Order: sequence, then structure tokens, then C-alpha cells
Amino acid sequence: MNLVGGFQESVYWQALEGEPVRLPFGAREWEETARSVMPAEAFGYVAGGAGTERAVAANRAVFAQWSVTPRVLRDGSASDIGASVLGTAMSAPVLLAPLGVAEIAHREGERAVARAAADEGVVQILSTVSSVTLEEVAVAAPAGRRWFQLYWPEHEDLARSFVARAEQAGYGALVVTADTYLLGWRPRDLAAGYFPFFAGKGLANYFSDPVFCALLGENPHASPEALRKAVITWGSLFNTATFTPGHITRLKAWTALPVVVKGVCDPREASRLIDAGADAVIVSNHGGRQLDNARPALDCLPPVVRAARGHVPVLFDSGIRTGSDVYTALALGADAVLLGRPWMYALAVAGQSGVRHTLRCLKTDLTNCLQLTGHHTHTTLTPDDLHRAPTPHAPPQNR
Ligand SMILES: Cc1cc2nc3c(=O)[nH]c(=O)nc-3n(C[C@H](O)[C@H](O)[C@H](O)COP(=O)(O)O)c2cc1C
Ligand SMILES: O=C(O)C(=O)c1ccccc1
Repeated sequence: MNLVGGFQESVYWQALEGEPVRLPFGAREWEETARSVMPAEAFGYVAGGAGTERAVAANRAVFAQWSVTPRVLRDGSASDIGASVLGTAMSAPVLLAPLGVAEIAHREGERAVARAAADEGVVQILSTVSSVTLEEVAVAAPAGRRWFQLYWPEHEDLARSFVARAEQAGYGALVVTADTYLLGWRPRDLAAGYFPFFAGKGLANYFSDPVFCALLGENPHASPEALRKAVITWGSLFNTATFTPGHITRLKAWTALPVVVKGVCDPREASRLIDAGADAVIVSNHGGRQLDNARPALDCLPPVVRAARGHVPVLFDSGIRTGSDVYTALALGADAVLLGRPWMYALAVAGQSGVRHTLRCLKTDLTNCLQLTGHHTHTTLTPDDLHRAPTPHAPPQNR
């Protein structure tokens, strides 16, 4: 076995050849660099969370409660972290989480993310509130694989239009985000008076939609007053007031795509959604952005995995920063994880190449964690690979 291989090796050789990689290698450094290049209010929007931001911190701190035993006996097999979820092949059990309004980080927005994801064989989950239309994203990286995240509008024809457009543009699954039916109390954004959607950002999928435009009666870009009206209309129908397992049954009747529900933390709700036809659930507390003092998402994972009883895949996000975080979530029963804020920071700092670099780092880090604990693939991980420390080892850290 090579001491170092592939991407990791190339980093050292490039430095020796006088062309060192001048990008961060850890999540904390990315975050600090992003803070220095982004407008303060935009950085605050990405980094911030609900209320005291205890849930944001707790999502990270909980990972430090788990540890692994190094192992040394080995048979020299190569490692393989390739995965397939709901019929979508991916180079690693890692997807890019839907984060809206990427133009606040980079001019190219979700297009740059799409190209980086395609380069790395990683699935991009595109937000409903993307800065670039779902069709433009598909055109930007035709070979890429992507899923569409749906904020279910309080307007049936608009919901159906989004679903039809995503199908038409080749998206491979629908991810219904259930936890953002009202906006969390976010003191940073409130203090800055910052909500990019009111400025018309992140609304490309609405402003390009025939059903939405018919509701407006005038082009939202015609005048500042027209934009204001369009934004108010958007706010009034952004998300359905009721959400029941019946919604999932109905959505399944509209589409042949797999339906995933994102933002599930309660195992009983997971069971009901699965019984109604959900093809997968994503355990997530929205990165601590919705409910202050929310239970750390990782602690919600094992109960939801038990509720799913192996019938459907369980995915996880909220706090994933390193290969060992991915390892921990997979060992606790997740089939794959979503990378959230880190890709937005990488996009802000270095565009497409930043996102690609971040993905390469995460994949290599995960592979090394597996190898150093005697695994050649993530599929053999179980809770027995982990130990829970009686008290947290360390204060919350990003790496
Ligand atoms: C700036 C930002 C925008 C987000 N926008 C969306 C969105 O449009 N749709 C969605 O389902 N989740 C959205 N999320 C939540 C993420 O998909 C994910 O659940 C969260 O970022 C995970 O936490 P982490 O970033 O701390 O790992 C957003 C998160 C952030 C930070
Ligand atoms: O900021 C968010 O976390 C988010 O998902 C969102 C999306 C649309 C409107 C408001 C918040």
C-alpha cells in the first residue's frame, strides 16, 4: 500500500515543485477565510442559526462524544467508497446539501457548484430558492447527477409545475424539506436586516415559472414596485401551512421520481412518512437554523434508523465537516450524508475549484479513516465501530 496516494500525494508533490495548493484543508480555515471575503451580513446569514445558536454548536459538539479504535491488522485490499442511493450512483456516500441563494457567495452561484459536483461524481441537491434556475443548473453540468429540493408552495399548480420542471430537466429525486414552514428566529440576520429573498435573490425558479408569473400579471423585473409585489407574493405562498403524510402520498401520485423527506428528527414522524410512501428520510435540524436548543441532529439519527427498519435509506446532515464525521454518521446507520455550510464557504473563497477541492479532501479523509480502522468500504461500518465517551472530549470545534 502506498504511504500516500492520489489526491493527497499530489498536494505534497505540487508543493515541492513550487506550486503549492493555496486553499484551506480544514473546515475551520475555510470558514475563517470565507468570513474575510464575504460581505459581513452574507457570511452571518450562512454561519448563523436560530436564537442563541446553541443548536449550531451542539450539532458539532456531539461528534466529539464519539471515538474509534485504530486497527492495524490488514490484508492490503484497496478501498472503495462508491455508493448508490435511490438509484443514483455517487463516488462517495456524500451529497451536497441544498443551500439556497448561492449568489451571495459567488457570481456563478449554483452553476459553479454543479460543475464541481460533476467533476467529483457527487450529487448536488439543488434548492428551490437557488439563484440560478433548475434548468440553467442542468445545462451548466450536463453530465452531473442532481436531485431537486422542494419547498412545497401553498399553491397546488405551482408545486406541480416545479415537480414537472425538475423531472423534465433530469433531476433524479425530489427532496421535500419539511422543517422550514416558518423562518427560524435568527438574531444575526434580524440585526443586519438581512433577508436576501426580499431583495429578489434566490427566486429564479419562481420568476421563471409560468404558473408563478401568471399569478403576478407583470414582470417582476419591470420596476422596483413590481419586484416588491412579486416578493410579497412569494412570501405568501412559500410553504404549505399543513404538511401531513398524505402530502407524500399525493406527491408520489404526481411523479415517478423517488421522494425524500428532509428535516425529520422524530422517529414516529419518520415511521408515518415512510408508511405514506417516502422513499427515504433525511435526519436534519437544518443546521440549527430553525429551532434554538434543538436536539443535536446526530442524536436523532439512531432512533430514526431504528424506525426505518432497513425499509428505506436514512440520510443525515447538520454538522458534517470532516471524514471522521462522515464515518461516525455512517456507523450510526446513515446510508449517506449531506455536506452543508462547507460547500458555501468554499464557493465564496474559490468558486468551482474551491468546492471541488473540498470534496476531494473530504473523500480522501473518509477513505483514510476507514483504512485506519480496518475497513475497505463504508458499508461494513456498524455502531460497534464507535465508542461513546461519558463526557465530551473537547469544546465545539470545526475540525
Ligand atoms: C445558507 C443556508 C441556506 C440553506 N438553504 C436551504 C434550502 O434552501 N433548502 C433546504 O432544504 N435546506 C437549506 N439549508 C439547510 C441545509 O440543507 C442543511 O440542512 C444544513 O446546512 C446542515 O447543517 P450544516 O451546514 O451545519 O452541516 C440551508 C442552510 C444554509 C446554511
Ligand atoms: O435560510 C435557510 O436556512 C432556508 O432554508 C430558507 C429558505 C427560504 C426562505 C427562508 C429560509
